[in-house]
Amino acid sequence: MAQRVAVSDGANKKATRVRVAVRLRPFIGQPGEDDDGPCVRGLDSQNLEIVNWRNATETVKYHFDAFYGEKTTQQEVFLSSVKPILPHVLNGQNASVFAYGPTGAGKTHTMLGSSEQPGVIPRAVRAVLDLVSAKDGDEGWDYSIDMSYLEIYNERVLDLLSPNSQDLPIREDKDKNIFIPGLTHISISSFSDFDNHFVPASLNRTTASTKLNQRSSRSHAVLLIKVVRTQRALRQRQQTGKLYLIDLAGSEDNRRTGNQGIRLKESGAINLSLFTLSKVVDSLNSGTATRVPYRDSKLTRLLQDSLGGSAHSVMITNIAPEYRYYFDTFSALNFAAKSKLVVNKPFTRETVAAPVLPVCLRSEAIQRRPRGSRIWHRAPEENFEQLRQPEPAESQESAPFSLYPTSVRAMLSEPSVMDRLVALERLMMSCQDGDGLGMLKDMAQSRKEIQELKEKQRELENKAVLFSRLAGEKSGPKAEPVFRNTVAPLQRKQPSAANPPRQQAVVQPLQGSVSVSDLQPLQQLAVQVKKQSVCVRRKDGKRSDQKAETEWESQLDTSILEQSRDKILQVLNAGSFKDLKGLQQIGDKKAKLILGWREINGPFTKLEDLAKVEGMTEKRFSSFMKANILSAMGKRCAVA
Ligand SMILES: Nc1ncnc2c1ncn2[C@@H]1O[C@H](COP(=O)(O)OP(=O)(O)OP(=O)(O)O)[C@@H](O)[C@H]1O
Repeated sequence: MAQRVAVSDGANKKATRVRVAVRLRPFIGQPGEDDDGPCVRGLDSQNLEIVNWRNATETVKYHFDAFYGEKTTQQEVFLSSVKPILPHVLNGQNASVFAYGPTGAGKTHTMLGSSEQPGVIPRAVRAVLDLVSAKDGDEGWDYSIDMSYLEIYNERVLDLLSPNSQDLPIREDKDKNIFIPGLTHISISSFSDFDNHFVPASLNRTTASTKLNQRSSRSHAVLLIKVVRTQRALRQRQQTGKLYLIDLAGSEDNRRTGNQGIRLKESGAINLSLFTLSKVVDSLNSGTATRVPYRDSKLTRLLQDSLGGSAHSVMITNIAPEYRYYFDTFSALNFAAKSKLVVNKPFTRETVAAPVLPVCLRSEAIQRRPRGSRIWHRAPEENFEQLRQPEPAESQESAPFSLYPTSVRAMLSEPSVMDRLVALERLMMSCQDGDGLGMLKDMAQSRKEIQELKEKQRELENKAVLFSRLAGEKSGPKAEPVFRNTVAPLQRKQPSAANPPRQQAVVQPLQGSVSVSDLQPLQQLAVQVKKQSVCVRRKDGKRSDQKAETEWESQLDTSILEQSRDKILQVLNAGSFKDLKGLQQIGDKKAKLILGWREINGPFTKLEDLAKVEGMTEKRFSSFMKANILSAMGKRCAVA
């Protein structure tokens, strides 16, 4: 067989954006749970709003490519977000659809669905098969389709079509294609071919019951559908398009999931990979990063050619309406808003035959294969794209799945991320070469990031405690609901002369028929937050009752002062790591803490919010304000 070489495709390298859709699932009450109504709702087909936890009389609005409300059907989601990208796969381009969001928010429902309401995966596979059969005999190309199915569980890549497989490596070929040597590929030519393999393999996926979801996915599941088209007249011309359909595991707050033991370990790996995913998105967005940290987790390494790479990507962010999901929803929306900025450059992957020596293929035993289908295995050293070769027909019945139950796999020794790092470190200590040192550095960086992740988790847990404590306090005066299920505008504070009206969210009546009671928890939270805020001079000129205005500030022109404050706020909200470090008194650590705070809580509504960032005492905040206002005004020496 001739080796294939990639041909350049400069002409059709056209940048496309990652399409970001948000899907809100219907309200699902828990036994004994008070119905506090939704904390988030759609405004129209692209916009939604969520209550602002800092001030329950306000909302934060988001704009996405699509917003799907509680009543949106599986068919509608597929037709508007997924179907349009499928034809690209037949032209040798990559495409990916992935569902992101907190645990229990509807990712598996969206991707997999049920027999009554099939989700994106079955619909997309059927559509690809239909597209290919419509092409048959047309245009002089032959098409073949194959499927692979894997999960990333505790940072291990497991072949769901070969349940006894070991952790598989992820590699990149010289043309920057990501591939997995040794992964099973099954040729499919009809939907029943696909179903015969996919359904039993799905049962191999690691799931477990947590407090938040009875059947929670504990792994990231990736279905790969590969379409190869070969020109009939010139057999050496071949194009390969890959479609990734990915059901991510949910981000988790372990205080609420009640996770312990192995569930806690899984959760650590899930959160770590999702954290890395958000870092990848961050660095793609900044456009200045020299190293996008794809390699920091298996998930991001695998997504390398489907996110920020060369694929048409669709991210469906699933969110839940209940208040108990509030912080998860907020951070999922912020993550989704960031992803919208990622630009992909899809291009056709075409190879031509090159006159080289034939390559011997490793013959491998077929693990499991229903009648009539072909399975291709690759030796680890083989090039996935170049050395594809069907095994000769062979009949062998599948091994019984009961031999490999999920629970057994879950209980197999699962070293924690830290254990693995320690083991790796030991291994590296015995290595004297430069590569070893490089890996040690990477490891130190990973440890640091794990530490940061832990801190972030601690912070979230503290917030959850505060939130649930406040939710439990029902004795105080009842507050007005923010969302009503009648035609009701958002409740707002009455503006007064001394307190001019702030720009408020425009609110449409609620979609659907979710009933709303009181919003006590959020409103109390807002009051609490207010008490903590640092007092500064108010627009009406009155001084705070807690703290006297500083001398230096009173000597400045009010409008210039306001402009400087706005400028600083802008940097805090939109600035990159580098921009933040450009501020006075902000070093590496503070800049990171600010980015972290922003990611979890969204933009700072006012400068005083900065005092809520870890390590920012009132004194430091005042000193920060003084230094930066003076710096912004270019009057460093103007006042005492
Ligand atoms: N749009 C929807 N319509 C009806 N039911 C839904 C919808 N979305 C989710 N559900 C239901 O909500 C529950 C949780 O959904 P699902 O298991 O898909 O969440 P998940 O995000 O995949 O969770 P995890 O990350 O824990 O696996 C399921 O019972 C599911 O059927």
